[in-house]
Amino acid sequence: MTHNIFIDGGVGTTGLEIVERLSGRPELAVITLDEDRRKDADARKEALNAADIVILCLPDDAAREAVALIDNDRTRVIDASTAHRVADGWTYGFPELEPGHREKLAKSRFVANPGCWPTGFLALVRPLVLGGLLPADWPVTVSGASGYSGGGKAMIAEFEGPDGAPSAFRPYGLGLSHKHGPEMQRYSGLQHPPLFAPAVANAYRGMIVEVPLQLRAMPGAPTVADIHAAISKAYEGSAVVQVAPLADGKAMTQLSLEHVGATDRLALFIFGNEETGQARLVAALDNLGKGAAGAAVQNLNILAGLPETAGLRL
Ligand SMILES: NC(=O)C1=CN([C@@H]2O[C@H](COP(=O)(O)OP(=O)(O)OC[C@H]3O[C@@H](n4cnc5c(N)ncnc54)[C@H](OP(=O)(O)O)[C@@H]3O)[C@@H](O)[C@H]2O)C=CC1
Ligand SMILES: CC(=O)N[C@@H](CCC(=O)OP(=O)(O)O)C(=O)O
Repeated sequence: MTHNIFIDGGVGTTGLEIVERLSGRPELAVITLDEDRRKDADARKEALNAADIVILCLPDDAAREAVALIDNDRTRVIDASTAHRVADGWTYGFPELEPGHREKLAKSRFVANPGCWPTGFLALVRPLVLGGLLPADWPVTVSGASGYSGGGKAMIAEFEGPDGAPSAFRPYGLGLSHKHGPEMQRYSGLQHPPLFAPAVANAYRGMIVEVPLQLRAMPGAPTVADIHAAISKAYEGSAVVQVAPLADGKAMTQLSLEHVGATDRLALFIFGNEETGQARLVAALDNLGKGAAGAAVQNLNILAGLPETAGLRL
């Protein structure tokens, strides 16, 4: 069986990465629009309705418009934008979220691909909340750095413009109301919004997401080993998410933004000091990989009933 796929926004930063991952797959037929028709509503409507599965790689408003252009009850949607991540009727596209979630996704018609930051955050925090190690009302902080391609074509143009990069390292989201806050809170199971302190670095791609924990102050004072065991168990057997052995973390003194390179892997580390009762939970990923295109292709495979990692860079 051939699945007809349309990528709306297919020449944008995320769209192009998805196109690369879908090439050479005979089970998929990708519908494309010429450059002069790719923003034409009639042409998009035709393509959206001809597809079995569409992937939206658009700004939020255009993604909402694309969904409204679908007038059949068959086309399934994977939206890479922020528009539907906490919307009713949409399933959050993080198959690793909790046991049974992958099966729920497989049956869904509307799937919201996660944001890149929430991908790292949820991978670290969700198993701890589910396992009762992190109380749902705990005040959680998350920080990190992203490559500038996370801001799409506009930020790429800013960093690669004639005047050179505007900054080597630029904290942002200083109003403490980043658009990823709602999905981080909802899908972690936390009762309060995590304090989110993101930054963008002068590197095209790559991402480090960090959750520091003062274990000694937490109820039951879990050990670093307890935290590591809970997170490791959550991703046992995963081809995409890998948890570094505790001993590897102990031997490391640094971790770079480029750790996973241009792949769809999500690497998790638990660094800690049992004496001080402190831990740094760190996710390393590619914002364009598991943070965007890799996740979209993984979800496409799940929806189409194909091998989950087909086309992924692992
Ligand atoms: N970059 C990243 O790391 C991540 C991005 N995302 C999300 O994915 C989505 C796409 O992001 P990204 O690829 O970075 O953005 P880009 O700005 O690089 O690409 C967006 C594309 O959408 C096109 N577009 C805009 N409006 C329309 C329209 N009305 N009809 C058809 N095409 C349109 C743009 O056209 P034109 O080329 O003419 O500008 C562009 O090609 C966004 O919602 C973003 O938030 C999610 C996770 C990570
Ligand atoms: C560096 C940078 O600006 N990154 C983007 C996040 C990219 C991403 O995850 O995409 P969504 O916009 O679809 O959520 C930001 O923080 O807004």
